[in-house]
Amino acid sequence: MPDGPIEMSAISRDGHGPDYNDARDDDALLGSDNDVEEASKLVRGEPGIWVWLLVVSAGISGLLFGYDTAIISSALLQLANPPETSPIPALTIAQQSLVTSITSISALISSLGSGPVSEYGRKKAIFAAAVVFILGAVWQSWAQSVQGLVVGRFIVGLGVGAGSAVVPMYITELSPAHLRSRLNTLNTVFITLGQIVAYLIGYWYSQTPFGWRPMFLLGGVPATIQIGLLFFLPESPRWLVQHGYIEQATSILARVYGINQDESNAADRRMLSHLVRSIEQGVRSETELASTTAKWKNLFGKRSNRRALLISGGLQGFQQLCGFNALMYFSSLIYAMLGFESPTLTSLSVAATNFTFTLVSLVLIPRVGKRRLLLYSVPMMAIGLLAAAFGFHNLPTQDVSAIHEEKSAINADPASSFYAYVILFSTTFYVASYASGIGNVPWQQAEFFPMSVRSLGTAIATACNWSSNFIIGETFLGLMDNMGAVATFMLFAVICTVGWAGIYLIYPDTEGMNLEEIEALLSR
Ligand SMILES: O[C@H]1[C@H](O)[C@@H](O)[C@H](O)[C@@H](O)[C@H]1O
Repeated sequence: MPDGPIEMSAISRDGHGPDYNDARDDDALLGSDNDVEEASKLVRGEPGIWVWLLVVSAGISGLLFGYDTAIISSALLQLANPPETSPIPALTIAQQSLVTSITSISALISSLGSGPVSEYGRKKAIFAAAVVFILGAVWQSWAQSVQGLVVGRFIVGLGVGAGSAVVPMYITELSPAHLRSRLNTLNTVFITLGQIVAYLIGYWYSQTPFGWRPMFLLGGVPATIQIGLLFFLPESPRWLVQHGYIEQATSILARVYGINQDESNAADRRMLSHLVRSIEQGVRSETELASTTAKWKNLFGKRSNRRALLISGGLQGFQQLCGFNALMYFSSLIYAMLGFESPTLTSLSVAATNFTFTLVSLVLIPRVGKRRLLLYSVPMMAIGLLAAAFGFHNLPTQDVSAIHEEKSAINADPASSFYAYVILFSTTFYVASYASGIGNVPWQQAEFFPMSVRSLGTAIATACNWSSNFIIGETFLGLMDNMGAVATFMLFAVICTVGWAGIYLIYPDTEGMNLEEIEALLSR
């Protein structure tokens, strides 16, 4: 629920960034009456639990994204040491990398393909992703060969990529402006929750022979529940307006904004028609961009769209290149190398910190604003990384190649080394700072694109995420081997510094604006 009057000023909160104050003058987008004030008061109505339930249902895709990307680390521990009766021989290091990275590749492919699919309806695209998740879960769990596993991981990645592009777009299009950031953050809460569940289930089945089969299969359960829930989920009102279903769109918007249409007063009705009209205006350009070629041209030809792409794609790339998933995927190896007794539990702490601080950002984002939160949290990430590099530098022995062997690289009584704890605490600090800002803000990308190119823009920005995710997954162990841990963590700190400068220069404050106002802001 809103905590106070919704923020209608576009001045950057830290007073330094780009000043978009005059963007608000473009009230024409809200209709001819020019009564933004009145509409904004009405926006403070109670949308009720309904919107939250919708987001929870859609957010199951986020849960699956988190689960399926994290479960692989527990499954690999078993697949690398199979029982004698296993039809699949022990996976080599190269096969382990392939089974892990193929998911990022197919997520990259399907995030790009999700643009055209979501043009047929956001709900249909979420449904398609859920079906793919189930197929992938069953395929992986029945695999009888390495090739079978690779195909299963490929299929599940298609679901991950499509869900990761479409669900945030659906949430963005459905949410009232003052709740949009929070509801989108909820989706990231689901991703991080899925990662914790994956670690716990992985731990639960770790001693069961062929425990990797139920680990993979369980991913199908939330997807099945989601298919049931999808029957109750409305289509995105913006998509409905775009396809001429004005009445349905109006009644969904009424529910979203907590207006009972039967008992509504004149002000309510006016506010609703303002909303529908503003969406119609945004949508009108869509009919002019019927072909895919026209959309591509518009995306790259129009200044505001190029800016939207630069901001969203850049932020998505930075979210991955800052190295967070190196910890997510390989923290048990890192902590084993440092000599901690239960590396799986210490790496569960990465997932738990990530989840907890994503919850913190749920509270912080509407209060502090996304821009300010990023500007504060990214330097903290750099500090955490530098402190970790300092810890690695001072370890008694530094044979990082031991990371592959999952055993301690430190001389006698390793975990009692003060510097092992410095690394544990500084990486935890880094994860907390990551989760408070950059871990979820990039997923709020759909708000930057006008309706005419939203699905295409969102798809490309999401693809930036998955391609960078692939780069980190593929290169991290090699970097640790070749450059050493100190240089690797310092490199991530440098990337954070560059990312911070980029955010400072181009990331606008959009808190509380409606989507059409954001479009006006980027056109200036
Ligand atoms: O927003 C999510 C979240 O931060 C996850 O924990 C991470 O694994 C994903 O790569 C990221 O996209």
